[in-house]
Amino acid sequence: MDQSPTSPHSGKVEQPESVVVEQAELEAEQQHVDRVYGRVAEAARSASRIAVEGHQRAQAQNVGRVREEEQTGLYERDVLVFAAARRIAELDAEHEGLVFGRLDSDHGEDKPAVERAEDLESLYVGRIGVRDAEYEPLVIDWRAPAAEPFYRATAADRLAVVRRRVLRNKGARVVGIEDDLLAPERAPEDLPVMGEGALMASLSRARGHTMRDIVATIQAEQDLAIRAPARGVTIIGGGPGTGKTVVALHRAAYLLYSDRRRFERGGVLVVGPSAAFMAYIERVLPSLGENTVSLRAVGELVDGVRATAVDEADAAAIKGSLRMRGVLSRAARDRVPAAPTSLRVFVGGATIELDANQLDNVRRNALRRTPRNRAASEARKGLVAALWSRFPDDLRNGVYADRESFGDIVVDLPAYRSFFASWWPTLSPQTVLRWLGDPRRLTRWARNELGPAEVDALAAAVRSTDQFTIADVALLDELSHLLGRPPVAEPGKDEEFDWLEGLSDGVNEVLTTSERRARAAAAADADEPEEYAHVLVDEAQDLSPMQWRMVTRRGPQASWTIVGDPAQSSWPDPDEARQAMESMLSHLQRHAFRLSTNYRNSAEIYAFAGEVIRRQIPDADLPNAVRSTGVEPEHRVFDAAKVAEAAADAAGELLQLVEGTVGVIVPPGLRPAVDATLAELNNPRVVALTPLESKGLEYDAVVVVEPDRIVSDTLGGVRALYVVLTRATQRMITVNSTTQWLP
Ligand SMILES: Nc1ncnc2c1ncn2[C@@H]1O[C@H](COP(=O)(O)OP(=O)(O)OP(=O)(O)O)[C@@H](O)[C@H]1O
Repeated sequence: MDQSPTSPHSGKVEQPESVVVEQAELEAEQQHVDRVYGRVAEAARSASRIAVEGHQRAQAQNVGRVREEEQTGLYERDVLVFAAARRIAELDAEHEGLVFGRLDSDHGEDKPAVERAEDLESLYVGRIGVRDAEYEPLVIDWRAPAAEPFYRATAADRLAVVRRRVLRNKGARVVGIEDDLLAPERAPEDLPVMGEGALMASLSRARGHTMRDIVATIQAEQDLAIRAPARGVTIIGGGPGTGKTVVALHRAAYLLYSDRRRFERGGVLVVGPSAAFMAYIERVLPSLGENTVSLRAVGELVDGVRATAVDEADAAAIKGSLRMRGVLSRAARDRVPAAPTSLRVFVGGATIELDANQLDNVRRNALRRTPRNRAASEARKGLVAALWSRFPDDLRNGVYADRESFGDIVVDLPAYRSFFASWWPTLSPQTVLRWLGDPRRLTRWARNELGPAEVDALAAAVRSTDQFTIADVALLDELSHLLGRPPVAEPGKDEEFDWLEGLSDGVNEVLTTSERRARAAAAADADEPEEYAHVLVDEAQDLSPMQWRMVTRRGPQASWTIVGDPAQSSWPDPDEARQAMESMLSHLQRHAFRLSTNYRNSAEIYAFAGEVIRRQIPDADLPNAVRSTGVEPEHRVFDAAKVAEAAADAAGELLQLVEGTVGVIVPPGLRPAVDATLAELNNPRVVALTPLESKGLEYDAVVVVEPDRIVSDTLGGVRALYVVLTRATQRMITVNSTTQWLP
């Protein structure tokens, strides 16, 4: 949608009778909106009737050029119309109306222009499609093909649209109208045009703590990315504030609509950088009527772990590097610490012993082709074979005549059983990851991969806390892949795998076969990585190579949407991360989209941020910021000891100047001091956060504390500062003890 602030038609109705015209228009639109709500209410009263109607409509749609999967989508949506009543209640009564757009079209350039407004064809666009009793559309779903011109029409290519209208709603009430006249020369005399343009109105509004949908004002280049076919990998690039996140979420809603069967059954996963980010975006999909998409932060992709802690920069860099693959693979195959180093059994009149070397050989052989947790029976066979080879020839008779019956007796001996339980326990990824805290063993696993300083840093990071960090989660996932799941007992094959084996305390419990199967199934359920039909990765520039491995395991058969901006990467080597992604997805076809307009920052704030990043990355992809406020960012310099206080003062001033939120972004080391000074403001509109936490979020006003330290203390350096400098929509104040960082 091309709604520039200088649109030649904005303000056209600022004439004496404008108020009267506006009132009349609002009333007319309200009537239509009332009909839609009335129809939905009626539908809610008779769900079963609607199911039948939906079916008939799907059949009626059989004529024409509707693709099969769209039909399915349409049919299922119609069946679900009755659920719309419930959704209306869920919509944020302040902002999210059911019907938000209207198109008035003629018949294109090769037909004469129409004379009267009533001769234009009008079509309403909304969050769901609703038809009247005669199956005439009262409003069409924003994702339907017929709604495309609402988003794609521009003055240059108007797609037969004469006027595009956006309705501003408070719940079911129409409170404002923003028009966009695409073909002034073809507009009938009596066609009213009003408002400043919906986009500008929407961009200038105060921000809250959660992101809102943009269905009413999706722009043409965004619409292309939203509706791109699902196959292969769709890459959506663009600088800060270009709508990458919000576009990705609308794309998820679109994919569900276009092929509901495939994506609802197969699942759609959205992966984002942090729990705070997931909370920020979690309302968008429900407001678009979609509740089935899984949203997970990268720290939550492994079941049972919800990591929010962040490593120090050096440890994070090591944990994310592909070199960890070799380290973890060696750890997963090594001896269990504190496991017995010899096995001694008394059997058939002889005492037989295996020493540490012999045990190591058995272990290595068992692991040659099978991951550890699935190799218990190989290990058992190896032990029996080694013991048998040491069993004296002259004793090989009776029940000890052959290896098999010898083995049956050996594995039942209490000494063997207790040995095996501690020598070959079922290993959890968590257990093995903890082993990396021992620098001596880590040095062995890290040979040729990590230098001594890196080994020390990694071991110290592992020992420093018993919580898992976000970077650990990818390591846990790698380990669970390397260790394998314990085999699930199959009917008739129970004896293949003994569940008692893994219990090191040797508890003797008696399980029935069905209990055992139920347990096995539950274990399998818990460990099985979930797989999805479509995976959408936001802030993809931040994924480390190890995280890419984890994420791609979630969709071995999936199609992908990957959203990011390399200039905002918090990974020290963005090229390495990009290569990791490419190698994981190289077999898939790609389509790339680039978003070119920054809708978040005022032009003044973005001009400054752009200058900062250009110094570091001369060819960074800088978007155009469209909205000017006339307010330049302000840079204040204080003594280092006064900075926390100065930050709170700046936040206090900004609270007076903006209606919505104020974000105070501080380097992690200064966080406690700034938290303390901000506490005195005691205002829920202010939040303090670290540069990493600010990823993807936005505030009306931002205070940036000690930019120099943001650069030196965060993994992404200047790129992290660029993220921070692009969070404010209206105002920004920086508070520093130096001025060196200024461009
Ligand atoms: N077409 C649009 N209409 C109204 N608002 C929009 C539109 N496109 C984007 N926005 C708004 O611009 C802001 C930035 O969008 P978003 O967070 O998706 O950008 P981004 O490209 O992911 O940013 P970053 O890379 O900096 O995290 C949001 O408030 C979003 O709602």
